[in-house]
Amino acid sequence: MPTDGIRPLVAGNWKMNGLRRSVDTIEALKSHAQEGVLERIDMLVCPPATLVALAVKTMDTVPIHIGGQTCHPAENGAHTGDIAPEMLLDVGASYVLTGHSERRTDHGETDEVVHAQTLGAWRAGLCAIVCVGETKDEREAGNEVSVVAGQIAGSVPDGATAENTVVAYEPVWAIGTGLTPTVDDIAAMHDAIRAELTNRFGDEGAKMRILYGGSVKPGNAADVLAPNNVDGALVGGASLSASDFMGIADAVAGMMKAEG
Ligand SMILES: O=C(CO)COP(=O)(O)O
Repeated sequence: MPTDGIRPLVAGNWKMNGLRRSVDTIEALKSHAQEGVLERIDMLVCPPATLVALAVKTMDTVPIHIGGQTCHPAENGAHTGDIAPEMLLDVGASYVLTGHSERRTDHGETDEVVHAQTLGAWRAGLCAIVCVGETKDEREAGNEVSVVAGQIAGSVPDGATAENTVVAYEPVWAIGTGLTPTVDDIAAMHDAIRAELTNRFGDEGAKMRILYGGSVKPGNAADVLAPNNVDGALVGGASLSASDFMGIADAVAGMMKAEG
């Protein structure tokens, strides 16, 4: 349940999926979104880098945001294959994910790297969605809260505000597996993250959006997003289908409506 006074965000991470024809999905999102959902929530799509410019062009009449999935900390330079935050901004992106667990695993991105990427994102004027989450072993050992608190301490730089930063809690074992934590576990983790953020960033931390990610589907969205301090979702697989993604967005928008 989104925190009082916080505008929820439903974000889709397409990961390494999508060709130019995937713009059909964006067209479908666009027409559905025109029916009013954006009055209550923000929406974001993070396609692969090759599609960011095309996605921005396709969304031009509808304020669904477009973002990148990662960025290099630097503005430019000899970094073959990397993409600077300024390049994402240049083609119309407004957000970028940093520290997704797949980047941490596949590319060895440490908290230190994620911290530098986040600073780069801010320098360019992008909002960073800093991703954190424990592995199955860490949860089984009962260390999930300390692991996530450590990732936040290491990955989120001083100077984070509700405007320039979103935190996404994605338990690694829930990503792409169909498994989700219990509602009580989600509630406990999001309360702990809120406490960390408020402790460190005061009022800004109290207003920062905290998303849940990991096997969110239209059928479970209302349940997994029900606890306090869950201010939206970061959706992987289900964001590849316009109808599934809109189903999740509608569920979140419905909560706002129910709240009045
Ligand atoms: O990693 C995720 C979003 O960043 C979650 O992926 P799934 O929704 O496919 O579990």
